[in-house]
Amino acid sequence: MDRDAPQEAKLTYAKYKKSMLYSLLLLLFLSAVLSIVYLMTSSNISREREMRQYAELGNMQASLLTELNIVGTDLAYYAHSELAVSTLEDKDPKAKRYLTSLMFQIGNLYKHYDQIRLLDDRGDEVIRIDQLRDNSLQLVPDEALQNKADRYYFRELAGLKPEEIYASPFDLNVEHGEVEQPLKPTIRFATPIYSMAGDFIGAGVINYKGKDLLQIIDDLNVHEGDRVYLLNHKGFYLKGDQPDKEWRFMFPEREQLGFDSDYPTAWRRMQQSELGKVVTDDGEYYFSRFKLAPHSLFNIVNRESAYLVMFVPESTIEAAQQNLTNSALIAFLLVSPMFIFLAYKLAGAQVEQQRLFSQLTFDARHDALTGLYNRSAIIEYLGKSISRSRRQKAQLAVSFIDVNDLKKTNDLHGHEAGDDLLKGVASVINMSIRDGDFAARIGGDEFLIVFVDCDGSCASEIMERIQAAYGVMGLGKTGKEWSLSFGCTQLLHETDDVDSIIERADSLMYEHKTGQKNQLLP
Ligand SMILES: Nc1nc2c(ncn2[C@@H]2O[C@H](COP(=O)(O)OP(=O)(O)OP(=O)(O)O)[C@@H](O)[C@H]2O)c(=O)[nH]1
Repeated sequence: MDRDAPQEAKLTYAKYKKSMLYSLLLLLFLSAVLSIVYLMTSSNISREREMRQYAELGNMQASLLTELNIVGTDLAYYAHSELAVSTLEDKDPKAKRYLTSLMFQIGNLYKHYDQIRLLDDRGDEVIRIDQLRDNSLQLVPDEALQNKADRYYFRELAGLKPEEIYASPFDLNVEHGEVEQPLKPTIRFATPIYSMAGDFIGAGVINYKGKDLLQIIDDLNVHEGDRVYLLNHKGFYLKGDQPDKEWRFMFPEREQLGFDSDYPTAWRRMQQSELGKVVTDDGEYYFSRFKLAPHSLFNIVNRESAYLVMFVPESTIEAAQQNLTNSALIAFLLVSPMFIFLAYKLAGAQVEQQRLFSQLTFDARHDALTGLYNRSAIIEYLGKSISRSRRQKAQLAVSFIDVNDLKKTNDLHGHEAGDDLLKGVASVINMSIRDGDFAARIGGDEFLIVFVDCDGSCASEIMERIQAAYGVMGLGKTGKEWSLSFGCTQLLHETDDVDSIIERADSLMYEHKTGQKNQLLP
């Protein structure tokens, strides 16, 4: 019986299964590639952010120091000039006029000074230029000049070597013991002036407007959402995100709050290095500790450390991460249909190849007209069956069938009618033999059946039934009984091979056909 027919449903299922498997594998591959790209890009993003923040921090710090360097240069320029010495030592009015004009020029060129002064060795102001609220400069008249001998910056000068500059702490201006309102952040720079003989003869003093320094920080902070702090060495805000918390060290009556109490973890880590990054749950703090004073070229004393801190909130970091996640997701959604299509095509091609191969295998072993096996298939099967029956000492029978009057039918009723005879035989055989039996069309009108576990008489009985059913089939289809001739024989265990058993069955069929015998046992 035919058990090799390709099953379309089975192939469709196989195609579906393979498509699923390949899709899964390709999508896994895609996910792995995207994950690797995601991780690499993510670490690049955080590295780039880190580099950018450090660069901005460095840029801010450099800008602050450049600003202070200008103050140092200006102070040294007029205070260490011969005009200053002549004014103080020789009381030369001409030199004083020239020096005043020079100090005006300095004040005009660089509008960040509240006061530019020359003091004598007793602390008396000799020349004083004030910047007014409208930024214009005013030379303070002689009668309004004051003595500053008791001020800390004048006292500090006593211990300074020539050319050294004293930089005061960055704090608020105090007038008559009260913090001046509105707040006036100030850094005072003072330098001693010595005569040619080396005697202390006076000092140059510049009050620098600290507000302008803080403005630089705001101007350079280009990232929306990022916060920048300037802290003094004790952690107090010189510039914070809440004006109320700034300059607390100037107001002892208020709670002494600072960055150190607001962000103790970050503050602790900031004590350990000059430059670094602290990662917290709220975001990343990038910090730099540096001296808030002009360059060391100016022999600065009393350099005070300050901290410049940039804070990148977690929301900014997450937004960048979210962008990346979205891009990865979009890439996955765009590419995965392509991969699924590819998987479907691949599976389709494979299953089609499989189908063609089974079709070829089927065709190579089957007769196209009847669907029964062909000659080479039954010869192979018979050979194996003889060996097995011999081993198991089992019975085996063969029937040779020849369709009667095929030529006549062809000639009289056409080839299609002849084909019907052949298909009829196959159909009757298929209905009559058992699962283990094997039937084939081995020639034009010749058929062979191998009956397993069956002897000659058993085969003859089945053939009688087949013959009878075939006759009835012919009657039903054409009104005339169809007939066939057959010869049955059983395996002779000692002597038979494939050819001999077929030959014997053929001869018996021939005898049957010629009417000499009906069914004979060997
Ligand atoms: N319709 C049809 N005819 C075929 C096919 N294969 C072979 N034949 C024809 O079958 C005929 C067989 O002729 P014969 O061997 O004389 O057989 P028969 O006509 O049945 O005569 P007997 O066997 O003596 O009854 C030939 O004319 C073949 O051309 C086929 O596939 N279809």
